[in-house]
Amino acid sequence: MANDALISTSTGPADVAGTPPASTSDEPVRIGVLTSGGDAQGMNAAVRAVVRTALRMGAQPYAVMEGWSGAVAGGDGIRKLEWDSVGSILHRGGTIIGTARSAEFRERAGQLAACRNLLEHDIDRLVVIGGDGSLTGTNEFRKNWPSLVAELVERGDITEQTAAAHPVLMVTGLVGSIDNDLVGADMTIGADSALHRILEAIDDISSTAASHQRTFIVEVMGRHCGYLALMAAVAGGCDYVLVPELPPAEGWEEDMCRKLAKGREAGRRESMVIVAEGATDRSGNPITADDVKRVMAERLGEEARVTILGHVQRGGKPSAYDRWMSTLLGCTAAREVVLATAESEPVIIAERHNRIRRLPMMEQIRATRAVKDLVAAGDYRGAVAARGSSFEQMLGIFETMSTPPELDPAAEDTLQGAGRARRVAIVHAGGLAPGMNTAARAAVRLGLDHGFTMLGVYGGFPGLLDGNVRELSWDDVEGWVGDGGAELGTRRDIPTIEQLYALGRTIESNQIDALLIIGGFNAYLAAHELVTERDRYPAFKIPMICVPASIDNNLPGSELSVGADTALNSAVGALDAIKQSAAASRRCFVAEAMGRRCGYLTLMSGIATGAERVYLNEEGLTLKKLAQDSARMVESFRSGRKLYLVIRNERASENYTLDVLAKIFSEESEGLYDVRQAQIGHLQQGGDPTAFDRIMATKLVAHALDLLSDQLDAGTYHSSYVGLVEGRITHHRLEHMDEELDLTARRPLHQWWMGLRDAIGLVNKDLGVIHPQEVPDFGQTVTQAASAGETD
Ligand SMILES: Nc1ncnc2c1ncn2[C@@H]1O[C@H](COP(=O)(O)OP(=O)(O)OP(=O)(O)O)[C@@H](O)[C@H]1O
Ligand SMILES: O=P(O)(O)OC[C@H]1O[C@](O)(CO)[C@@H](O)[C@@H]1O
Ligand SMILES: [Mg+2]
Repeated sequence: MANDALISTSTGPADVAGTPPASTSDEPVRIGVLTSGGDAQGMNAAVRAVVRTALRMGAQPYAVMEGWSGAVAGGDGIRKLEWDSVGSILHRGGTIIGTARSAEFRERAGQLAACRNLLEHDIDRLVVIGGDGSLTGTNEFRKNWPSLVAELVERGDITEQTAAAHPVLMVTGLVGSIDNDLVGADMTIGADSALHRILEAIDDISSTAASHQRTFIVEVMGRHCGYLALMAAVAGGCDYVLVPELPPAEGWEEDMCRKLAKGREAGRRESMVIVAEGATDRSGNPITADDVKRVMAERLGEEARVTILGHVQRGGKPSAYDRWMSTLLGCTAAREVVLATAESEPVIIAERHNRIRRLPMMEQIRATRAVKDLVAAGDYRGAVAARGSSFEQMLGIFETMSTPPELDPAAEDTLQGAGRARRVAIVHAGGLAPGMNTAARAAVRLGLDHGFTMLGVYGGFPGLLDGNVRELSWDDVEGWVGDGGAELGTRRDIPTIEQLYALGRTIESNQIDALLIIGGFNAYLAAHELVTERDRYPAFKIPMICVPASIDNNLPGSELSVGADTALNSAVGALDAIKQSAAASRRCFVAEAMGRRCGYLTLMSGIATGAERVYLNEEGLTLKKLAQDSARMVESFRSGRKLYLVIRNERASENYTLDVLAKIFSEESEGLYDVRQAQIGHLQQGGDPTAFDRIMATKLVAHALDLLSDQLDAGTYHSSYVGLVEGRITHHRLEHMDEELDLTARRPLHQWWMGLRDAIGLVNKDLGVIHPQEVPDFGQTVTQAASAGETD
């Protein structure tokens, strides 16, 4: 339900100081923002960013309440918004401006009323946040607009002058839907949070299921899209999944039961089947969780339990990603709609390949809607491809990881006869990162599928030196998928020159044919050292692949590292609590985030929690800047502010420490507010890995093992580090690692996320009004409709 308390209905001028540059003659440009269709966590962040960016540009935002219903109803259904109307909503689920599915808006009469009501406020620019249906409706409305305007003139409802001033409707779309079903976008607003909810539930169910050695069937949302189901199945370590895009072939019941039974034989104490709510068989008959339960009772004589997660998935706080990404999407959409002209083609602003893009609205909607038709026509390959290459790849990875290996003694004999299976050792190094266990588990299961013998090195490189190496079987890693920490242990130690000979000997004595090194900066340095010393120590002439795992997100060759998303969510959770603690006072909080000399956690947690200032090591900190910020802070409290959040990266400055900053701000406070400090600390390193980190760990490890396999087959020993760059999984040669790095600051020379730095200031009131052209453009234009298969 919409939160009336937060919505001002005043008609006064925008309360950002200065002359509004986004204006036609004397009047500021007016834009409407609405949320429509099923709500999604992160819609509030998007609304807040649209409203505040609009105000910063001197435009006047209005809320269209309860989806299109507000436009159809008019009156209180369209309300002027001020800066504070959208205060303190970043962390809230749902949408404060309400959402609905309006049947009236589908009819011409409804649209006529909506047109009249919007024109009453001179609104002909809209940001619509919703699913494919809402955006389809938006386009219909946009196409009908000229004829609706003409009809309103004919009926005498509006003047010729009003009609002439608003000949077209300019629209920009944001995709808000937990289903993640927009072709061309990698993530829609709410999908990440929904996965958080699902994973929490699956992790919880696992423990009771294992205690009773039970099977659980969990139904997740997704009417036409299996994204939530598939990703939850991978990230939850489940056994079987049913998705709408790939209905199971006839005989699936037998197949499923055999697989579950095999899992139990291989040591699993529980089984978990995930069913997307839109799952069907190949004739289009729904397969429900109860159907699966019945099959299990009939064929296995087992009484499975069913849990339907339902709307829990759409509830709760938005994840860190759904806050920072939705903020950037909202800023970009506001800029887009304010700068739009009558000739502009409508676009959707969406995340794709880890960048914000402008996608042609109608083509993407058409491609999205076509997926259902592909399924109906039996073109499952096309339907799966429409969901993107990552979806397709994950189906394969899931199948491999959830299928226990065949215990075929004959095969083992053959291997013995032919020599022996290749032995791949997994080692962690560097600081602990949540997701290390997920990565190690994926490595064991996928490695066994490659035919390797998988070895776990306990205790990082010192453990390897001591020969602390043990073979790992399929069920040894059972239960590792969602546990924080690192079962194998991790150490920061990099082998010293004196240790290299001994290290070479242990590699030889353990017959290690390849190394999979999962870890942070020191892991990369260690691997680089071994590669460089190959001429002196031939034992290192084996393929070595590094997988990025570090909460700092400071590794080369990857825009994100495993663990950073978990740490960010932990930081955001802590900052939420810190902000809440200050709610009843007038207070400045100076918080400190981890990351060493990399500002990723600081900046992203700042965007996700609405911090007023962030201090990064990358930018440094001067007394002049502190004096300016301090003066702005005082000014801000003087004009009524209650809370000011500053986040400092732990290495932002050697001398302006957390304590010094707090003292400076306190000293300058003029008694208007008090200052508190908080070090978020190691809770950023703890916690169970998020769905995103589990999925990324799995994907990267799969790629790393493919590379190792190629090397071993070819008898070569190229070594590299894998990563995610602009949405694609890539690898780079370890020999060239230095070229990408600032070795003193221990971070990559180029950090993509620094381009998002301006988002902090943009939604910050005390920086005044700017011209729309000066608003940073976070988006990149995609001219051609993004075809589905390209999506990653
Ligand atoms: N063809 C259309 N013409 C006019 N309005 C439409 C049209 N399609 C959808 N709408 C409007 O958008 C609203 C939401 O559409 P829908 O129920 O399909 O949800 P959605 O936006 O796809 O979100 P989700 O699927 O995530 O729930 C509809 O109730 C209706 O008001
Ligand atoms: O909230 P309602 O109207 O029951 O809609 C539920 C549907 O909305 C979604 O959450 C989003 O499209 C679907 O996954 C689900 O089927
Ligand atoms: Mg929809």
